[in-house]
Amino acid sequence: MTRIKCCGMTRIEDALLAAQLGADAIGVVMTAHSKRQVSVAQAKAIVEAMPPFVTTVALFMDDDTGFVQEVIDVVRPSLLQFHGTESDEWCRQFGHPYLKAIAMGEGAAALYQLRDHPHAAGLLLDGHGLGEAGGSGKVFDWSLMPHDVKQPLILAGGLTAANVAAAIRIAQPWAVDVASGVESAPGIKDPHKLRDFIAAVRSTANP
Ligand SMILES: O=C(O)c1ccccc1NCC(=O)[C@H](O)[C@H](O)COP(=O)(O)O
Repeated sequence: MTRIKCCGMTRIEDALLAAQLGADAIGVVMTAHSKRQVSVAQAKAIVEAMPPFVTTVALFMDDDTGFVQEVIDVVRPSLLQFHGTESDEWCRQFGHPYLKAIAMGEGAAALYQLRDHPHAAGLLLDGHGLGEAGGSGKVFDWSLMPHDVKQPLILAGGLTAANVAAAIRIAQPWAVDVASGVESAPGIKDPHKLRDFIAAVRSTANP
């Protein structure tokens, strides 16, 4: 079964709908590099509104140590997700489980980064280029998804209800992650697109 993370939540009602429709995780983007940035107070309200068994993820991109620690202390997310040039050692300093995003914009040449984060709980392969923000809607070549990496791999980048079944069949990821593909505007989720996306994932077999 492929897990589903819906990212870039800015409204409690969108995050609750995603959870009700069967999303396994929701993400709140904390970094100022994003059109979907939420305040610490907004993120806390979204995280606290989530029902049991929904994983909450707080996203950063080359942010200050103090800010990451403040989010851990106040928002209390289940997981962190780092989207910038953060090293394995830097990500580990918080003693909190995290995902590391791998920028796949350069294609096969980007795969070297997979070896650099042995302590990440999972690796999120995203379609954007190195140094670019996520939530870009950019797709990468799904056939590049490796099958010899120990950590769970999360597929992201330009996924929609129309292409996610093909993406799962080709990449066979542990989970898929979507932001812009289920939105009507940055940070505003479209209920129909959310429903169609989650239904498309659930109806696709993934061994
Ligand atoms: O979503 C953002 O605005 C964002 C900004 C900076 C760093 C990461 C960001 N999002 C990361 C995500 O997890 C997205 O869900 C992922 O990049 C997929 O986005 P999309 O291609 O729009 O589905």
